[in-house]
Amino acid sequence: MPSSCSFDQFSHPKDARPSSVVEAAANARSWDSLTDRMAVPVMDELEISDPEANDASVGRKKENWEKGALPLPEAFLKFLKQNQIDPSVYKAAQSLPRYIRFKPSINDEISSIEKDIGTDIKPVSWLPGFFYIAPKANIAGSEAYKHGKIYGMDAASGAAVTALEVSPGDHVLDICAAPGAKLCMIADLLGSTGSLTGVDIAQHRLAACRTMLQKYGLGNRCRLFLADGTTFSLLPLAKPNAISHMDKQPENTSYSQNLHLSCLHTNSENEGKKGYDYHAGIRSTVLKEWVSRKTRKEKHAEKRARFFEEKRQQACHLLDDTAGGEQPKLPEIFFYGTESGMLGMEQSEVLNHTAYIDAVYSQNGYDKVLVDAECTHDGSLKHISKFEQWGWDTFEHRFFNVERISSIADLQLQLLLNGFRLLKLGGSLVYSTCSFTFQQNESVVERFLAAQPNAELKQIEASKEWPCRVGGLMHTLRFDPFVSNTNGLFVAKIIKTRSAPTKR
Ligand SMILES: C[S@@+](CC[C@H](N)C(=O)[O-])C[C@H]1O[C@@H](n2cnc3c(N)ncnc32)[C@H](O)[C@@H]1O
Repeated sequence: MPSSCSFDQFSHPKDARPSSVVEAAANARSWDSLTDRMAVPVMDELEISDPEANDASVGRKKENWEKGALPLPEAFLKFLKQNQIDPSVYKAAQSLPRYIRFKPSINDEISSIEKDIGTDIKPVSWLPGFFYIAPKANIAGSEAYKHGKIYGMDAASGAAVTALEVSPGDHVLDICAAPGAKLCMIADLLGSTGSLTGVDIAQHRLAACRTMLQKYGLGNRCRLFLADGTTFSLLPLAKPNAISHMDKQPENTSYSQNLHLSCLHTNSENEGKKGYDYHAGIRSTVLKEWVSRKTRKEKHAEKRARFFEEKRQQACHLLDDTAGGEQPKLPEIFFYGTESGMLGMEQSEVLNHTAYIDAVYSQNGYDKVLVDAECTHDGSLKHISKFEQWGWDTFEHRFFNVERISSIADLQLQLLLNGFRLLKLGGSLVYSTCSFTFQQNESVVERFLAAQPNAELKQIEASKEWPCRVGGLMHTLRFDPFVSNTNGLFVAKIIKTRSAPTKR
């Protein structure tokens, strides 16, 4: 067991399963012991369904495994060593199945899709709605993929979304949404009620997310914001009384906060004042149906509205002595569907819902929040193996520069804290990362719980059937290739309670 991670002190006493991929790897040194320990039938079934598979290919994979086919770069190996992650976990990526989901309406077309992609499609016994296919099956070239009938999505990611227990009618926030696999699954679960708000800080990734929503026809009830998830503050729109609740000015609201609240409204007193022609800015941008191409006039109107909105918010911050320091950048409306509630609203009205008072969110916040946080991606095994072709330099530059690694846990904590702030009382939040490290998972959750007495770790009901390990904190879960036959994923479910729970 890793000493610095000391999983022992946190792990569930009744569960004898090893709680880290480190121990799993140590227990699974040989090919035979690895496949024996798989909780879902993997290699055998997949090799049968894989058109390229035969005894020789199984033998070749065995050989690869034993040889250690993936030459990992020095910096990454150092990182793995520091975090007590056994590098042999990356060899397992070569035999992981591909997981797919279907658009809900087309389950009856499975046999024709099997022909289309040229391989058997089998249901994942522990995760409804998920299927697995041979590791090398090419879905990107298939008609089903081109026509938006199938999505590729790892089963562990599916488990994280399942843990949210999204119900039709929920108002859901996905705070690190791009490129959007989990967002699409949430949209599917919502069906034709509720709302979905996606936030991401990277414009190009959010654009991919928007494309995905449109391709799968899932954007109707969705809105996307280019924004920093650590400061994003917009309430779900479909709460018609959200702003009027603010009029009540929750108890314990300070004088400066009251002033801030007054800034949340379209401020008629300010109309016509020199320099801040709020009204003009607001009126010029009633949101029409979202279209990918905008006219010059529309772009100009949006720019103008953003300018006035920025000024308005700056004015609010000047009044608010609690804001301090650097002001958060304004969220940018990136996409909204016809049923998102935004049509016909003024841009500023949408952005007006910004507040910094916990009581407002507890009352009017989101029912469910997903914080699938930015991380070092070391558990994203298939992705990592691709850097073999793309070049390890890119990998080191993007994910493993010293600055990034040293600040990532703090970023994760801020994302988690803000996600929790936006959650309504009794609502639930799922925190997940695709890192194997203790520092980005259990440690972040521990720091978060220490700062939030009204947060409680919750058991994920469905997980009783899942092939995963318990994490280093009670009720947290870890997916890995050895036990789950998936990529690496840490999942924790947290609920917002009225008062501090007596026991954690
Ligand atoms: C693990 S990925 C999310 C994957 C996504 N949930 C999905 O299922 O496709 C993490 C995302 O967090 C975004 N991110 C990083 N820092 C952020 C921040 N401060 N606020 C919002 N998003 C951020 C990254 O751009 C990246 O798209």
